[in-house]
Amino acid sequence: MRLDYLSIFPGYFDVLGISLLGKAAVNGLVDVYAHDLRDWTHDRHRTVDDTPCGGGAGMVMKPDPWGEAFDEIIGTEPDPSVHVVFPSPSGEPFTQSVAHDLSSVERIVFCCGRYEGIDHRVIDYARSMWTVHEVSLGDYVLNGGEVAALAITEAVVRLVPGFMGNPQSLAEESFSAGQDGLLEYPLFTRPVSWRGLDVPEVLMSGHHGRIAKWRRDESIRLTRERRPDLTDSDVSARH
Ligand SMILES: Nc1cc(-c2ccc3ccn(Cc4ccc(CN5CCCCC5)cc4)c3c2)n[nH]1
Repeated sequence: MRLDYLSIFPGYFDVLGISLLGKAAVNGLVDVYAHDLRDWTHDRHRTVDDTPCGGGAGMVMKPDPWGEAFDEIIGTEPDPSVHVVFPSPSGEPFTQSVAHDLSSVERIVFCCGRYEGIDHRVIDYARSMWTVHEVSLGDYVLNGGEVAALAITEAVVRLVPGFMGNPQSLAEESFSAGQDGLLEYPLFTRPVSWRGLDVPEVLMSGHHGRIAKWRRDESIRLTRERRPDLTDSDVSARH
């Protein structure tokens, strides 16, 4: 898998050389390339923004540098196998399902906007050439797309076959099919007693059936309390 990042702050992506992702890069599972959008400007100030047509606060990113960067980094021929991700507050929700879809893609280009956003023609052009995902991380506003791109990267790369040491842990995660879309149950490890707080006895019983029931009951309780939106009617009936 090849990952490209286009940003005026490419340094954000130095962190991808660390930890698990660094290992994946070493194993050749993932190749990571960060690019400074200003490398495709031609004026002395390396300008990437301008005032919004129609007025309004803030600045908008000019389309020209993006187009020239696309030409050099991706190419000038349409290729639907290239997935281009635009993090955006007005994007579709980024979910585990989208992460799964992206984890089998060979090439992803992250376009990280700043200011108030990117000239919309950049996204329209990208849609005419590649497979585009305009995605939101959640209902809050970041200052740019970089942090979102890092979060999306981590959610996607950890699903790439051969990346995670223990694929079983992926199967039991929240938001994945394995848990029926319920939240994860509480986790415990040794010591059994810690500052007057004990591990639930059932987990020390060695009785796997009871442990499985306790965990499911806890997942259902937590989901009902914290995420009623995840418990649609037949799910709650089933539990
Ligand atoms: N899930 C999530 C993703 C992002 C995200 C992603 C990418 C960019 C690029 C720039 N910003 C900053 C920004 C964008 C929009 C506004 C508001 N908006 C501006 C235009 C007129 C109406 C109001 C404020 C600041 C970004 C923010 N935030 N949260």
